[in-house]
Amino acid sequence: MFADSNLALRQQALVNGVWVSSTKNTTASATESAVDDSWHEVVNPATQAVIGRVPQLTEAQMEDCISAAEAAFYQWREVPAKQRCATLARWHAAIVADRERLARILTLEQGKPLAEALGEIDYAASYIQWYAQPAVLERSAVLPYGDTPTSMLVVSEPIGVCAAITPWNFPAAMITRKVAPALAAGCSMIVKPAPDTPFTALALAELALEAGIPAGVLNVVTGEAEVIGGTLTRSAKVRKLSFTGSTGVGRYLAAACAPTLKRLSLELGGNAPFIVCEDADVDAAVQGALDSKFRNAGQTCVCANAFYVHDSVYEAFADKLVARVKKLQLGRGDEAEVNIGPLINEAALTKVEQLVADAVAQGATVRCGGARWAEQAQWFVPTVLTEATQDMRCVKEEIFGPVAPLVRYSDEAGLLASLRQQEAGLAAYFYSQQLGRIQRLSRQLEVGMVGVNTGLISDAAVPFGGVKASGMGREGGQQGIEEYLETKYIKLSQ
Ligand SMILES: NC(=O)c1ccc[n+]([C@@H]2O[C@H](COP(=O)([O-])OP(=O)(O)OC[C@H]3O[C@@H](n4cnc5c(N)ncnc54)[C@H](O)[C@@H]3O)[C@@H](O)[C@H]2O)c1
Ligand SMILES: N[C@@H](CC=O)C(=O)O
Repeated sequence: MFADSNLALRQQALVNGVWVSSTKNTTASATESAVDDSWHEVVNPATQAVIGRVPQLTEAQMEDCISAAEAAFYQWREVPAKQRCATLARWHAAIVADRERLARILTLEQGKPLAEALGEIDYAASYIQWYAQPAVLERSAVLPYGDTPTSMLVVSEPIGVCAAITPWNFPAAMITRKVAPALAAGCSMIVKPAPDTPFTALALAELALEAGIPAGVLNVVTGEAEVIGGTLTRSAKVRKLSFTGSTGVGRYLAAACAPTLKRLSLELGGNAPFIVCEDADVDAAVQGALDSKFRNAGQTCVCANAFYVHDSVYEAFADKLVARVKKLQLGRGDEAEVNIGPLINEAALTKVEQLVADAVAQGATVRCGGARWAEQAQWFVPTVLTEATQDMRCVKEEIFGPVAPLVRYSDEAGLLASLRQQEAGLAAYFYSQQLGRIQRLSRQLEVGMVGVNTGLISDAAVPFGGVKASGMGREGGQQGIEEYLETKYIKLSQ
């Protein structure tokens, strides 16, 4: 176990290579005011203790940041790609060398078990490693269609100043999978981390500076969402917004970006079905269910949301899952052997509680869990609900908590038709041993990512993203760099 005071937290924003506080209350009359709203306090979700504070930047500071990022962009784009990639490689090495400290900061502010936090830091670093490969940038072409002596060139160029707005559930990886391709492409970036988890972002930025990423190329800004989001979305200098978060905020930001016609990547909410087919290896499916559902206490966008279990294997799957879920250990993320940390805040806990109450009122059976943990404030006991139906809120909505509703099905075509009615389309999982069924389901599920006989799908080398209300654009893989590039055609004639 570690004490909160062991970790020195960077408590300023990074603007143009300089660590800054807010200029909000710098006038005499403002400093006399009892409430200092120039800071935002961050709490440890495991203890509710304040662990530090970050500045609430003003609109004027944001305007300065955008101008600095624009100036930095025009210099960074001229740095040869190989050199940009070498700088990213140094940042990657610095993160790997400092992974323990970064993971401890992450657990401190986010709550997930330390082993998962270490896994996230490695995962976050892997995006930087992936985009540090110059080959990922290869795009340009000379087309053979012009009359001699003309040449038709198609080149890729960086978009310009980019903004990233990110959530609290993966405070490191959601940032690096935007920043790494942007910087590799030659863009500059302004990151607004979630107010609950700014310290991981600031620690990553500190290492970026040390690795030689020039001033203004990577900026991390903290403050009120409306102030930061408002200046970023209104500014014509910001050419792209990459957002990860809820579908509601994604819709709002997309509308806010419309007047300046920014390029958008939207990684939004999910509601992943996990289907256990009649020919599934049930033990493997139970393991996949645990991996997919209970990681980060269920607070993962690609988490299995509801389980659809064929009638013929329903009881076997339910019994085995309940037996395994009862063994999950609750506790602080920094305690050994802990599998389930706290939920991020009281609102998240209340929502999960309401979803379970709704399911029970509609006839679901609580096979384990079903309530807050009696021992600690912000935990929900891992829960399995049997006889869940598609009318229940916990099946229709993204739960974002450690609750597994099990819906019984017998008609595959009917199930697929009902899943097509879902708004979300991020990920789906199924377990089957039959090639025909595997091909059919893989094609027919309307999602961006499918896990077949696995509950874990993420990797820096593959395109991550959803369809329908789960957003647009892809992060990771060869596709992830496209989000930060524009195509230009040049005709050369003598
Ligand atoms: N598709 C993906 O890749 C992916 C990954 C992680 C999380 N998510 C989704 O994120 C959600 C959980 O994250 P959350 O609760 O932090 O989401 P959220 O939408 O409330 O917040 C995300 C970010 O947006 C900011 N924000 C909120 N209102 C804003 C505004 N008006 N202007 C500018 N910024 C604003 C927040 O401060 C935060 O930084 C879930 O729905 C989850 O599925 C999706
Ligand atoms: N955990 C996700 C991100 C969304 O929460 C991932 O696997 O990248």
